[in-house]
Amino acid sequence: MLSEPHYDFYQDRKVSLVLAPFSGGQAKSGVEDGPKYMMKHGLQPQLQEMGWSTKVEEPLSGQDFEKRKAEDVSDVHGNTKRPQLVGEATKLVSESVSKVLDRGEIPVTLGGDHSVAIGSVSAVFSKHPDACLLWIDAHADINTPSTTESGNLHGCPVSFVMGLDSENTPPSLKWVPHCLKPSKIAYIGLRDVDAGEKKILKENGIAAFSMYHVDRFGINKVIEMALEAINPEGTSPIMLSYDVDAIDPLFVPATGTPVRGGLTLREGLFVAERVAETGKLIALDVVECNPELASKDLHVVDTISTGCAIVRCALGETLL
Ligand SMILES: NC(=[NH2+])NCCC[C@H](N)C(=O)O
Ligand SMILES: [Mn+2]
Ligand SMILES: [Mn+2]
Repeated sequence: MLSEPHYDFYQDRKVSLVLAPFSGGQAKSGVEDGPKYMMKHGLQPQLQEMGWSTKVEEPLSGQDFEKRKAEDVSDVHGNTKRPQLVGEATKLVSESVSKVLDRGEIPVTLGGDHSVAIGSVSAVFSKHPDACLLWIDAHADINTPSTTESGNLHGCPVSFVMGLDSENTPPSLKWVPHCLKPSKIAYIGLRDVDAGEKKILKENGIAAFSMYHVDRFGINKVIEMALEAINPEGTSPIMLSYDVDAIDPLFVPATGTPVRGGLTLREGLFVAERVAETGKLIALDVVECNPELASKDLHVVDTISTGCAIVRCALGETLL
Protein backbone atom coordinates (compact mmCIF):
# COMPACT_ATOMS: atom_id res chain seq x y z
CA MET A 1 0.00 0.00 0.00
CA LEU A 2 1.19 3.53 -0.73
CA SER A 3 1.45 5.60 2.39
CA GLU A 4 1.00 9.36 2.18
CA PRO A 5 4.35 11.09 1.77
CA HIS A 6 5.17 13.12 4.85
CA TYR A 7 7.94 15.59 5.10
CA ASP A 8 8.48 16.23 8.80
CA PHE A 9 12.25 16.28 8.54
CA TYR A 10 11.99 18.81 5.75
CA GLN A 11 10.06 21.43 7.73
CA ASP A 12 13.19 23.39 8.55
CA ARG A 13 14.99 22.75 5.28
CA LYS A 14 18.40 23.46 6.66
CA VAL A 15 21.40 21.66 5.30
CA SER A 16 25.15 21.90 5.79
CA LEU A 17 27.49 20.64 3.11
CA VAL A 18 30.43 19.02 4.90
CA LEU A 19 33.27 18.99 2.41
CA ALA A 20 35.53 15.97 2.91
CA PRO A 21 38.23 16.10 0.21
CA PHE A 22 40.10 13.02 1.37
CA SER A 23 41.66 10.18 -0.63
CA GLY A 24 43.69 8.30 2.00
CA GLY A 25 41.23 5.42 2.24
CA GLN A 26 42.47 4.11 -1.11
CA ALA A 27 45.47 4.46 -3.39
CA LYS A 28 44.28 6.54 -6.35
CA SER A 29 44.52 10.30 -6.41
CA GLY A 30 41.70 12.56 -7.62
CA VAL A 31 38.82 11.53 -5.36
CA GLU A 32 39.80 14.42 -3.06
CA ASP A 33 38.58 16.74 -5.85
CA GLY A 34 35.01 15.43 -5.63
CA PRO A 35 33.67 18.13 -3.30
CA LYS A 36 35.30 20.95 -5.28
CA TYR A 37 33.76 19.72 -8.54
CA MET A 38 30.32 19.28 -7.00
CA MET A 39 30.47 22.81 -5.62
CA LYS A 40 31.66 24.12 -9.01
CA HIS A 41 28.73 22.31 -10.61
CA GLY A 42 26.46 24.59 -8.56
CA LEU A 43 25.19 22.26 -5.84
CA GLN A 44 24.76 25.05 -3.31
CA PRO A 45 22.63 27.38 -5.49
CA GLN A 46 20.68 24.33 -6.68
CA LEU A 47 19.70 23.52 -3.10
CA GLN A 48 18.94 27.14 -2.31
CA GLU A 49 16.69 27.21 -5.36
CA MET A 50 14.82 24.29 -3.76
CA GLY A 51 14.27 26.36 -0.62
CA TRP A 52 17.06 24.95 1.53
CA SER A 53 19.27 27.22 3.58
CA THR A 54 22.73 25.94 2.87
CA LYS A 55 25.92 26.32 4.89
CA VAL A 56 29.32 24.89 4.10
CA GLU A 57 31.70 23.22 6.56
CA GLU A 58 35.31 22.47 5.68
CA PRO A 59 36.69 20.33 8.51
CA LEU A 60 39.78 19.29 6.53
CA SER A 61 40.86 22.74 5.38
CA GLY A 62 44.41 23.63 6.38
CA GLN A 63 45.36 19.95 6.64
CA ASP A 64 47.99 18.38 4.41
CA PHE A 65 46.57 14.88 4.07
CA GLU A 66 47.29 14.59 0.34
CA LYS A 67 50.91 15.57 0.84
CA ARG A 68 51.31 13.16 3.74
CA LYS A 69 49.67 10.39 1.70
CA ALA A 70 52.29 10.85 -1.02
CA GLU A 71 55.23 11.05 1.37
CA ASP A 72 54.60 8.81 4.35
CA VAL A 73 54.76 5.16 3.34
CA SER A 74 55.32 4.02 6.94
CA ASP A 75 51.68 4.69 7.90
CA VAL A 76 50.49 1.07 8.07
CA HIS A 77 49.00 -1.16 10.75
CA GLY A 78 48.89 -4.87 10.02
CA ASN A 79 47.51 -5.05 6.51
CA THR A 80 45.76 -1.67 6.63
CA LYS A 81 47.13 1.31 4.72
CA ARG A 82 47.28 4.87 6.06
CA PRO A 83 45.34 4.27 9.30
CA GLN A 84 46.89 7.38 10.91
CA LEU A 85 45.69 9.60 8.07
CA VAL A 86 42.26 8.00 7.98
CA GLY A 87 41.94 8.19 11.77
CA GLU A 88 42.75 11.89 11.85
CA ALA A 89 40.65 12.90 8.84
CA THR A 90 37.57 10.96 9.87
CA LYS A 91 37.72 12.35 13.41
CA LEU A 92 37.63 15.88 11.98
CA VAL A 93 34.69 14.90 9.75
CA SER A 94 32.91 13.37 12.72
CA GLU A 95 33.29 16.51 14.83
CA SER A 96 31.98 18.63 11.98
CA VAL A 97 28.96 16.40 11.31
CA SER A 98 28.24 16.35 15.03
CA LYS A 99 28.22 20.17 15.14
CA VAL A 100 25.87 20.31 12.15
CA LEU A 101 23.45 17.87 13.84
CA ASP A 102 23.54 19.98 17.03
CA ARG A 103 22.37 22.95 14.98
CA GLY A 104 19.38 20.90 13.79
CA GLU A 105 20.62 20.78 10.20
CA ILE A 106 21.02 17.84 7.83
CA PRO A 107 24.71 17.09 7.26
CA VAL A 108 25.52 16.26 3.63
CA THR A 109 29.04 14.88 3.62
CA LEU A 110 30.73 15.13 0.22
CA GLY A 111 33.68 12.75 -0.27
CA GLY A 112 36.30 11.93 -0.78
CA ASP A 113 36.56 8.18 -0.61
CA HIS A 114 34.11 6.12 1.44
CA SER A 115 36.37 6.01 4.51
CA VAL A 116 34.95 9.47 5.37
CA ALA A 117 31.76 7.64 6.39
CA ILE A 118 33.62 6.49 9.51
CA GLY A 119 33.29 10.15 10.53
CA SER A 120 29.75 10.84 9.38
CA VAL A 121 28.19 7.56 10.55
CA SER A 122 29.86 7.73 13.97
CA ALA A 123 28.56 11.27 14.52
CA VAL A 124 25.04 10.44 13.39
CA PHE A 125 24.65 7.23 15.42
CA SER A 126 26.21 8.74 18.54
CA LYS A 127 23.54 11.43 18.45
CA HIS A 128 20.71 9.24 17.12
CA PRO A 129 21.16 5.68 18.44
CA ASP A 130 17.69 4.84 17.08
CA ALA A 131 18.66 5.73 13.50
CA CYS A 132 19.06 3.26 10.64
CA LEU A 133 21.49 3.27 7.73
CA LEU A 134 20.96 2.61 4.04
CA TRP A 135 24.30 1.87 2.36
CA ILE A 136 24.03 2.20 -1.42
CA ASP A 137 27.10 0.68 -3.02
CA ALA A 138 28.51 -1.95 -5.37
CA HIS A 139 30.66 -2.95 -2.37
CA ALA A 140 29.84 -3.85 1.23
CA ASP A 141 32.78 -1.88 2.72
CA ILE A 142 32.65 -4.14 5.77
CA ASN A 143 36.14 -5.63 5.62
CA THR A 144 37.98 -5.71 8.93
CA PRO A 145 41.71 -5.18 9.49
CA SER A 146 41.92 -9.00 9.42
CA THR A 147 39.88 -9.65 6.28
CA THR A 148 40.91 -6.77 3.99
CA GLU A 149 42.96 -7.98 1.06
CA SER A 150 43.63 -4.56 -0.47
CA GLY A 151 44.39 -2.89 2.87
CA ASN A 152 42.35 0.09 1.65
CA LEU A 153 40.32 1.53 4.50
CA HIS A 154 37.53 2.76 2.20
CA GLY A 155 36.65 -0.94 2.05
CA CYS A 156 36.30 -1.12 5.86
CA PRO A 157 34.24 1.80 7.28
CA VAL A 158 31.23 -0.29 8.32
CA SER A 159 33.33 -2.72 10.36
CA PHE A 160 34.80 0.10 12.45
CA VAL A 161 31.49 1.73 13.38
CA MET A 162 30.16 -1.74 14.20
CA GLY A 163 33.18 -2.60 16.34
CA LEU A 164 33.96 -5.82 14.46
CA ASP A 165 37.45 -7.27 14.99
CA SER A 166 38.08 -4.46 17.47
CA GLU A 167 41.19 -6.11 18.90
CA ASN A 168 42.91 -5.35 15.59
CA THR A 169 41.69 -1.75 15.28
CA PRO A 170 44.64 0.53 14.50
CA PRO A 171 45.33 2.88 17.48
CA SER A 172 44.43 5.92 15.35
CA LEU A 173 40.89 4.58 14.88
CA LYS A 174 40.27 3.64 18.49
CA TRP A 175 38.29 6.86 18.96
CA VAL A 176 35.51 5.46 16.72
CA PRO A 177 32.45 4.58 18.83
CA HIS A 178 30.93 1.14 18.19
CA CYS A 179 27.57 2.73 17.52
CA LEU A 180 26.00 0.76 14.65
CA LYS A 181 24.12 -2.48 15.27
CA PRO A 182 24.03 -5.08 12.46
CA SER A 183 20.22 -4.94 12.52
CA LYS A 184 20.31 -1.23 11.63
CA ILE A 185 22.08 -1.32 8.26
CA ALA A 186 20.82 -2.48 4.88
CA TYR A 187 22.68 -2.54 1.60
CA ILE A 188 21.37 -1.94 -1.91
CA GLY A 189 23.30 -2.38 -5.16
CA LEU A 190 25.90 -4.96 -4.10
CA ARG A 191 27.75 -6.88 -6.80
CA ASP A 192 31.38 -7.04 -5.72
CA VAL A 193 31.58 -8.45 -2.20
CA ASP A 194 34.75 -10.13 -0.92
CA ALA A 195 34.58 -13.67 0.50
CA GLY A 196 35.42 -12.45 4.01
CA GLU A 197 32.70 -9.81 3.77
CA LYS A 198 30.10 -12.35 2.66
CA LYS A 199 30.86 -14.33 5.79
CA ILE A 200 30.47 -11.24 8.00
CA LEU A 201 27.17 -10.30 6.34
CA LYS A 202 25.82 -13.81 6.85
CA GLU A 203 27.04 -14.27 10.42
CA ASN A 204 25.58 -10.95 11.50
CA GLY A 205 22.30 -11.40 9.63
CA ILE A 206 22.76 -8.12 7.79
CA ALA A 207 20.12 -7.13 5.23
CA ALA A 208 21.96 -7.13 1.92
CA PHE A 209 20.22 -6.56 -1.41
CA SER A 210 22.39 -7.18 -4.45
CA MET A 211 21.74 -6.38 -8.09
CA TYR A 212 20.11 -9.82 -8.29
CA HIS A 213 17.41 -8.62 -5.90
CA VAL A 214 16.96 -5.40 -7.86
CA ASP A 215 16.35 -7.43 -11.03
CA ARG A 216 14.22 -10.00 -9.21
CA PHE A 217 11.91 -7.64 -7.33
CA GLY A 218 12.39 -4.17 -8.84
CA ILE A 219 14.03 -1.23 -7.13
CA ASN A 220 10.93 0.07 -5.30
CA LYS A 221 10.24 -3.29 -3.67
CA VAL A 222 13.92 -3.66 -2.74
CA ILE A 223 13.97 -0.27 -1.01
CA GLU A 224 10.81 -1.15 0.89
CA MET A 225 12.25 -4.53 1.93
CA ALA A 226 15.46 -2.81 3.03
CA LEU A 227 13.59 -0.23 5.11
CA GLU A 228 11.32 -2.91 6.55
CA ALA A 229 14.40 -4.83 7.72
CA ILE A 230 16.07 -1.93 9.52
CA ASN A 231 13.10 0.24 10.36
CA PRO A 232 10.04 -2.01 10.81
CA GLU A 233 8.01 0.62 12.67
CA GLY A 234 8.84 3.26 10.08
CA THR A 235 9.68 5.72 12.83
CA SER A 236 13.49 5.72 12.84
CA PRO A 237 15.53 8.54 11.36
CA ILE A 238 17.33 7.41 8.22
CA MET A 239 20.92 8.01 7.19
CA LEU A 240 21.83 7.44 3.55
CA SER A 241 25.46 6.69 2.70
CA TYR A 242 25.70 6.76 -1.07
CA ASP A 243 28.74 5.49 -2.97
CA VAL A 244 28.24 6.63 -6.56
CA ASP A 245 29.73 3.35 -7.82
CA ALA A 246 26.39 1.73 -6.94
CA ILE A 247 25.20 3.24 -10.22
CA ASP A 248 26.42 1.59 -13.42
CA PRO A 249 29.73 2.95 -14.78
CA LEU A 250 27.88 3.77 -18.01
CA PHE A 251 26.35 6.67 -16.06
CA VAL A 252 29.06 7.19 -13.41
CA PRO A 253 32.37 6.38 -15.11
CA ALA A 254 34.70 8.54 -13.00
CA THR A 255 35.01 6.48 -9.84
CA GLY A 256 37.86 4.47 -8.33
CA THR A 257 36.41 0.96 -8.17
CA PRO A 258 33.79 0.72 -10.96
CA VAL A 259 31.83 -2.53 -11.32
CA ARG A 260 29.68 -3.24 -14.35
CA GLY A 261 26.07 -4.31 -14.06
CA GLY A 262 24.93 -1.62 -11.62
CA LEU A 263 21.84 0.47 -10.99
CA THR A 264 20.51 2.48 -13.90
CA LEU A 265 20.65 6.23 -13.43
CA ARG A 266 16.92 6.31 -12.72
CA GLU A 267 17.09 3.43 -10.24
CA GLY A 268 19.95 5.20 -8.50
CA LEU A 269 18.10 8.48 -8.21
CA PHE A 270 14.87 6.71 -7.27
CA VAL A 271 16.55 5.33 -4.15
CA ALA A 272 17.27 8.89 -3.03
CA GLU A 273 13.77 10.05 -3.99
CA ARG A 274 12.17 7.17 -2.12
CA VAL A 275 14.15 8.04 1.01
CA ALA A 276 13.11 11.69 0.66
CA GLU A 277 9.49 10.53 0.51
CA THR A 278 9.76 8.99 3.97
CA GLY A 279 10.54 12.42 5.38
CA LYS A 280 12.98 10.75 7.77
CA LEU A 281 16.36 11.61 6.29
CA ILE A 282 18.77 12.95 8.90
CA ALA A 283 22.11 12.67 7.12
CA LEU A 284 23.57 11.92 3.71
CA ASP A 285 26.98 11.03 2.28
CA VAL A 286 27.84 11.16 -1.41
CA VAL A 287 31.28 9.68 -2.01
CA GLU A 288 33.78 8.29 -4.52
CA CYS A 289 33.41 10.82 -7.37
CA ASN A 290 36.90 10.93 -8.88
CA PRO A 291 37.09 13.45 -11.75
CA GLU A 292 40.72 12.50 -12.44
CA LEU A 293 39.69 9.03 -13.60
CA ALA A 294 37.52 10.31 -16.45
CA SER A 295 38.87 9.50 -19.88
CA LYS A 296 36.94 12.41 -21.41
CA ASP A 297 35.34 15.64 -20.18
CA LEU A 298 31.84 14.28 -20.68
CA HIS A 299 32.61 11.56 -18.12
CA VAL A 300 33.41 14.22 -15.53
CA VAL A 301 30.09 15.92 -16.21
CA ASP A 302 28.17 12.61 -16.07
CA THR A 303 29.71 11.67 -12.74
CA ILE A 304 29.56 15.03 -10.99
CA SER A 305 26.06 15.86 -12.20
CA THR A 306 24.89 12.47 -10.90
CA GLY A 307 26.50 13.14 -7.51
CA CYS A 308 24.69 16.48 -7.29
CA ALA A 309 21.41 14.91 -8.47
CA ILE A 310 21.60 12.32 -5.67
CA VAL A 311 21.81 15.15 -3.12
CA ARG A 312 18.91 17.05 -4.68
CA CYS A 313 16.72 13.95 -4.97
CA ALA A 314 17.42 12.96 -1.35
CA LEU A 315 16.38 16.47 -0.32
CA GLY A 316 13.10 16.17 -2.14
CA GLU A 317 13.69 17.88 -5.50
CA THR A 318 11.23 15.69 -7.34
CA LEU A 319 8.65 15.60 -4.53
CA LEU A 320 8.31 18.93 -2.83
N1 LIG B 1 34.25 2.44 -1.12
C1 LIG B 1 34.66 1.61 -2.07
N2 LIG B 1 34.61 1.96 -3.32
N3 LIG B 1 35.13 0.43 -1.68
C2 LIG B 1 35.68 -0.57 -2.54
C3 LIG B 1 36.20 -1.74 -1.74
C4 LIG B 1 36.76 -2.83 -2.60
C5 LIG B 1 37.26 -4.05 -1.85
N4 LIG B 1 36.18 -4.78 -1.26
C6 LIG B 1 38.28 -3.66 -0.79
O1 LIG B 1 38.03 -3.84 0.38
O2 LIG B 1 39.34 -3.17 -1.13
MN1 LIG C 1 31.82 1.09 -3.81
MN1 LIG D 1 31.77 2.37 -0.82
